[in-house]
Order: sequence, then C-alpha cells, then structure tokens
Amino acid sequence: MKRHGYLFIIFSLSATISAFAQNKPLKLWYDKPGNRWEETLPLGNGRLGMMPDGGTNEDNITLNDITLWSGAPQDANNYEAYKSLPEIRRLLAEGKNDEAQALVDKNFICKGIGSGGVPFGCYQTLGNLQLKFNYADANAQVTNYKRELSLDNAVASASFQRGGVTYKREYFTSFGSDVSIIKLSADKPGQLNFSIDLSRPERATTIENKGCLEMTGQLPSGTSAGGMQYLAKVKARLTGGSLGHDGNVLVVKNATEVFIYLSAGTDFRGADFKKNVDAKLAAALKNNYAAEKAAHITQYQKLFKRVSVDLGTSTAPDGTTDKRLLTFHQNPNADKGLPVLFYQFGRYLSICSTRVGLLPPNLQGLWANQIQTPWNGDYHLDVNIQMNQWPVEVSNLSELNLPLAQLVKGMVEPGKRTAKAYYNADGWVAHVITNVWGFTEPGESASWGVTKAGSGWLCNNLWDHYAFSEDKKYLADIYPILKGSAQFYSSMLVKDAKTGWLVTSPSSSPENSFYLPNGKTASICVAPTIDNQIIRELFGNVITASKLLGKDGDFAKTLAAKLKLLPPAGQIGKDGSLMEWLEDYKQTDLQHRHVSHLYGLYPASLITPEGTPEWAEACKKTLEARGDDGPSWSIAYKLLFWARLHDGNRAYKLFTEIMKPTTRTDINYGAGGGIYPNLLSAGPPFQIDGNFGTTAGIAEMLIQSHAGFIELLPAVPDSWKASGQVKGVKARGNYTVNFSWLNGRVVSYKIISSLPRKVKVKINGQVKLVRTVKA
Ligand SMILES: C[C@@H]1O[C@@H](O)[C@@H](O)[C@H](O)[C@@H]1O
Repeated sequence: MKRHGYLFIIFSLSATISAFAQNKPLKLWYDKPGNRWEETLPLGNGRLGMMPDGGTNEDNITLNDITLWSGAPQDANNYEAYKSLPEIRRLLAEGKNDEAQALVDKNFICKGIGSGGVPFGCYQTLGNLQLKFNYADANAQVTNYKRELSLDNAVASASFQRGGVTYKREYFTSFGSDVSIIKLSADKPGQLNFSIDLSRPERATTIENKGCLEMTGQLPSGTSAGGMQYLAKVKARLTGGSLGHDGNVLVVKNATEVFIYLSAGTDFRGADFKKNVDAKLAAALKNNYAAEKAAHITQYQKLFKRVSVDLGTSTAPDGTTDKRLLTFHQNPNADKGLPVLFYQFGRYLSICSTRVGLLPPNLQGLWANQIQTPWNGDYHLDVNIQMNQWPVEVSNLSELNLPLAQLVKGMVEPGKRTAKAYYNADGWVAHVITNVWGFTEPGESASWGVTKAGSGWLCNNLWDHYAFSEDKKYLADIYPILKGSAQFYSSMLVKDAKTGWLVTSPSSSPENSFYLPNGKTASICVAPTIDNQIIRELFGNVITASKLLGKDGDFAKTLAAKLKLLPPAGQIGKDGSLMEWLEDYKQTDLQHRHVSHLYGLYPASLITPEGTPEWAEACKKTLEARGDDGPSWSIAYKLLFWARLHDGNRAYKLFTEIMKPTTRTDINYGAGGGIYPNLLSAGPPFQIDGNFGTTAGIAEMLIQSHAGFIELLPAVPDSWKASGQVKGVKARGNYTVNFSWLNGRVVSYKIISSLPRKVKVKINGQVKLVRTVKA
C-alpha cells in the first residue's frame, strides 16, 4: 500500500491541481450604481468603514468608525435584586413560572431604561461624504457603467463613459496608513468638476479650513460625563484644475485626477484622537497613491490569501452579482462559484470589520448608516456576537478572535458587580446584551433579559481560539476570565428539589417561551438546556486549563464534583425531539428562530452522531419541526447543525435558503432572512451574523475537528461532489489542511503543523493516523 499509495497521491494531486488552476478573481460587480444603502459596497480596515454607491451625478459614501458609540459606562445593577431570589426560586420550584416572571420583571431586571437609550448607547454612523458632479454636457448618456468590489484587493471601483470621457473611481479604507482614500480620474484633461460635502444627521459641525474639511462633534452619554468625541478630516489633492470652497463644501474645478483622503477618529478608550487623525492624514499624504494602494493590498492579502476554495466548474452564465443571486436561487447547482464567493466574502468581512487591539464586529460589523442603528448595533450575547466569530478560526484568521477576548476581559469587573447584585455570587456574569461600555446587567424585560448563558457562551469562543492555536500564553491570559465565569455558575447553582440536579434559577432559554399546565405562557424557568450544556462545557474547559497551567487544583476538583450533579446535556421529549427546557413544556412557537438547546451540537461537541446517536436523532426532530426559515442568522445556525449531523444536502438546501434575494429592511423577528444585492445578509434589516454564520457553515461542510479527530468532507452536498479543492483551512490542534476530491472522495490531502506529529484524520469514512508535514 505504502509505495502504491504514495504514487496514487502524487498522480491525483497533479491532476487535481491542473483541474483547479483557473481560479477566477473574486469580486462583486454591477452594471449600475447603487440605488439604496443595501446596494452600496462595504469597505473596511477593521476600524474605518466606507460604503460608496458609485452614483454618476452624486456619489453618496457612508462613513464609519467602529468605535463611535453614544452612551457611557454606567452602573444599572439593582443591588437589592438578590434578595428576591429565594421567593423567585420558591415560585419556580412550585411550577408558578408566570408568578416568578412577574417578580423578575419587578426586581430582577436592570435599573433605568437599559438598551432603550443612553447611557447604554448605540453604535452610530460617522456620517456621509457626498460628491456632487457637474458635467459640461448635462444631458449626455452614461454608457459602459461598471462597479465592482475586489475581494482579492479590498478595493472598490467604478467606471463609465459620458460625453466621450471615461471616468474612473477607486475606493479603499487603507490597511496601510489607516485612512480612507478615493481616487477619481478622467481620461481627458480638466473634466472633473464636483463638490465635496462632509455631513452627519446630527451633533456635527463641519468647517472648511485651508482646503480641508473638518467635522467634529460629541455624542450623548446619558450621564454627567461628556459623551464620545469624534473628528473627521477630508483633504483633496489634485492633478490639474483648482480646489476652492463654497462655504463648508470643497469645490473641485477642471481637474484630471483627484485624490480624496479621509482621516477620522474618536476618543474611545481615552485615545488622543485629534493627534491621531492629523498624524495619519499627514503620513498618508506623504505617500504617493500607488505606494499607498500597494501597501494596503499587501497588508490585506497577508490575511486574505491564506485560504483558497474551489467547489468545481460552474455552468452558470457570468453575470452581475445581483443577477447571479437571482439565477442561483432558481438553479443552485449550476453556479459552483457563488458559494465560494460568499464564503470568501465572509472572510473579507471579518478582515474588514475587526482589528487586533480594537473591537470585534458588532451586529452590523462596522457598517451603519443611521444614528439609531437597529438593536443599537450592539453586541447581542445569545448567539449573534458569538456567530460573528465562528468562521475566523477554521478560515485561518485566528488573530481576529483576539478583539473579542479583549472586549470580554473588559466585562469581568462590571460582571462581578452584577453577579453580586443579582445572585450574591462569586465570579462574573453577563446576560443578553453588551456594548463598548462593559454592560453586563440583565436586560430590561424578564421575557428575554435574564438569560445568563451569554457570558458562558463567550467563554466558548475564547476557548476555541486556544483549541485551534494551542497558544499557551493566550490560555494563561484568558484563564482568569474562564475561571471567573465558572466561579459564577458554580456559586449560583442550586439543588433542584425534583431531580436533585444542580440547576440555574431563575433563567430562560434565549428569547423563547412555553406554555404552563395552566395555559399561561412564561419564559422564566429553571436550568434551560443551553445553561446545562454551557456550564458542562465550561467546567470541562476550566478543569483542562487548570491542568495545562498547573493552577487551582482544588477549584478544578470542585468543578469536577459539580459536573456529576448537573442535568444531562440532553433530554428527549415525548415527541422524540431534544427538550429545550428541563421540563417537557409545550413550545409557544415551534418555528422559533433561536434553537439554543442545540448548542451542544454546535458550537459545543456534547452531541455528536458518533458519540450520542440518540440525542443527534432528537436534534434532527427538533430541526425538522423548526423548519428552514427565519432571520439569516437562524438559517445559518441550522445549516451548521445539519453539517454537524453530516447531512450535506440538507445543509446545502439551507445555504440556498439563505441566498434568496431580498430588499426588505423592516425589523422582523420571524420568517425573512435573505441576501441584499451587495451580498450582506438580512434579518431583515441588515445584520452581519448571517454572513459570518454561513461562512462558518460552508467551512463546517468541508472540514470538522471538534470530535477528537479531523474529518475531511464531513457534510459535502451532492452539488459539490464532482470535484473540489481547499487550501489553508485550519483544524483544532493548530493544523493547516489542504485537500482535494473527485466524485465525493478525497484524493489528496496534506496536514501541516509547526512540528511533524501524528494526528487522527477521518478520510472517506476511515479514521487513520496521519503524519503531518512541517509548515
Ligand atoms: C439582534 C437580534 O437579536 C436577537 O434578539 C434575535 O432574536 C433577533 O432575531 C435579532 O437577531
């Protein structure tokens, strides 16, 4: 086998490589300007954002800075709350969940208005840059219009002819000097005439100062402290022509090329923003445009070029991205390129919406065009922020998990106050929502606000970075966070009178409710399944970490003892599905968008087809009843579940569900989902977790490593079986994996690690020990 096998691999490898050589450039493109925000092109460099619509008469460009938040740190804890616990717990033990819920609504929520305004605050747009054009011949036709976003370079562009002149524009938020840059050019001299206006719906003063626009303002804080301050500066450099101004609007006349530089910043975390804004602008202006663009592309490609995916040959006609979405939905199997484009777009959005040392992507990544962003553009902790991070490890963008660890680190001290105030417990806790100010209190309503899985769930993301990187230094750094979270759950668990199990009380399964025997509905309960799964996983991880770090042996023993007394990770209900609650309550909404009790299947590995077949079957029952609709994030989560259940065709069906074109922007909790023409995902409205969840889902169909071995093609759909190749994806244990397949069978693979070692790999249904090759 050895000699023959070796030869077989080389042969198939070369054949496979030649089959995939012609990878096309990865881009979104359109043959008309964007007519609404959901058609603009998202650019970002992890801090700044820019979304041009590419209009020929007017180009409206939404501007963002990921740190721009209203609100301020606050203490909305009700320090009397824990005194209500005994009564709430008595009512729950007697099955009077509705009465307990009323008491929770009275005493066990946050003080003040919570997420309904400041000081909780909101992620806000930075403003709008508007370019208004004058043309010699006002009535000339625009022809050959093309607008595109290159995922290979993170550069957007637009070009068109008008009146015999070819106009071109390029836009990028530089990964080089951290400013946003726009280049405009005409192929005939002196044809560029336009004004440059920088504005914001509120709290903004724009002045023109020696050919530079300066916009400043301060956001509301809701406390006695002043709110966040910001500054944005716009400078233009011309080839030919002249630069003047009309009041606080810059005016370009008869130029051939114009380079617009936008530098912006806030005083987030006490930053010296004015100095930073000036320094970055000066540095960028020192470079010539080509050098700046080259530096930008080099920095960006360091992350983007780590992974390539090819899912076989497409038979679909080439077309603009918005038309491609339409045809894909009608005939998904023809266009093998769109799943690749959407996957790489997800990686692009990760790289553009977060940066080491700053903030993780919020509900809209960093792209927002309003003052009051839906759900405050915050960090929802009951799936949304976690989903935003799910693609980064497997898609070889591991460092982009570090901003989340930094945000969570900032929640520990406030979380300790909340743990004391509400549970008189040790450690730290957070509930359903947080912001950039370290909010950890329960939300303002019992129906959704007292879920306490949020902080434990975040610990799963933090642990995942260790599982993939095996970075011991990082583990030592996050250990106090995980230990503090385990201390909270360990000290607030109480013995359940009926079962003797250690349970969380009060709690709720995220945003879901059930019928009580008296026909009333309630959300408040004891030990919803997700709590039991998260605590079980967290205790296990803390015990492992304490061994690896040689710390807290006694505490680890305590956790090990409590682990034995926790409710099981799953229970099967009368209807054969997995129970969402400790009791087999009747659901109020069988198609509810949250499927929190399947946390054990994904992202955790408490439920697997191999290890817990009955529970896996029960999960299928639950998913069948839940259906395939919902906000994009919910459909993406179901795709991930079916991938973990190794049903590639079902996962692919959900992918086609996600890819349905939409233009809806109304806030909608139920059925909906869809993808906008710019490939951003819809709740509706725009919510980026659908993008990230689907990107993680596509990876999960191709490679898995959560069940103690690496598995190649665990959930490949028939549509992708013919042939394919993946390079540079990651597996837990810090392995990099390349592989290719033909007719659904892996024909070549390479497992790379820093030091050669042996690893268990499941290939074509067989688990074998594979020697890795050195990186
Ligand atoms: C941001 C919001 O977060 C939760 O409330 C979800 O249930 C909603 O669908 C939405 O995603």
